[in-house]
Amino acid sequence: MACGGDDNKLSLDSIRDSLIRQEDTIIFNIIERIKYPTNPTLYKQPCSVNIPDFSGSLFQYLFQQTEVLQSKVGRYLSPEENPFFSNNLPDSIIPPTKCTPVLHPAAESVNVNEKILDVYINQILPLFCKEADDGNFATTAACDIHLLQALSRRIHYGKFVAEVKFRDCTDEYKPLILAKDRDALMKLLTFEAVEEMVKKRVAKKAMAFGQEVTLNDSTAKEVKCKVDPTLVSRLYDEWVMPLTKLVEVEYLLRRLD
Ligand SMILES: O=C(O)C(=O)C[C@]1(C(=O)O)C=C[C@@H](O)C=C1
Repeated sequence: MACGGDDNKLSLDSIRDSLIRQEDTIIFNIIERIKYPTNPTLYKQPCSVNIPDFSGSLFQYLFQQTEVLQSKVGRYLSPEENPFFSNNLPDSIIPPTKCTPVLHPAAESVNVNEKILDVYINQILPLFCKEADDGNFATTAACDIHLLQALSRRIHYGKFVAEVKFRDCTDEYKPLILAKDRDALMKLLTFEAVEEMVKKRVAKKAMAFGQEVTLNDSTAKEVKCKVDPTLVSRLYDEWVMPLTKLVEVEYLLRRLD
């Protein structure tokens, strides 16, 4: 979706297809992360080990260093990717690809990762994981980074959703943007029936992806699921979709700049 060479491809259906595919990544990443307990020591500030010139948590250190490396190889040249620690990221050593941008240039200033990180550590992890420290900090942080990047990509996809909605219904969106009417924009971009389908589908996927696969199907065993499907549905209901809509509103408010 980074390049808009063929504008015919930019439709609400194609963007929703991408959101559906991203659900798989998010659910598999949740299953990986919840193998470990919350591991609160990882997020404690300052961290217990002495890292020269650094005062944050061990998790922040690992994540920032990961982003520095990924930035050097061009991750943040893609409009689908938004850094969590944007201060002092190095330039890419890989040149950008030449393509027509899909999004309005103001899209770059829309970044809700601070909010995502806060709800992830303080609300999502305690909901999904057992409260304990098991000492597997580096592996846990690697799982966190994968999951947070997948959540961030999904939520910031709201920019593409909003762009298509704006292009499809410019006459309806324009006056609300000019009036800076957040509530009316939120109402106009909301499709409750779609949200209900998303919640049901992610619960069904969690049930399917979380199943134990055995070769012996004859013994009727109670189906054990690696992740609680109702929690995945709640994750989407309480955080993923509301934050996606926040991104949509923030993008639309800047769409005529
Ligand atoms: O599909 C859309 O129209 C979206 O804006 C995406 C999304 C979502 O986050 O899944 C958000 C708002 C809508 O109410 C429905 C779904």
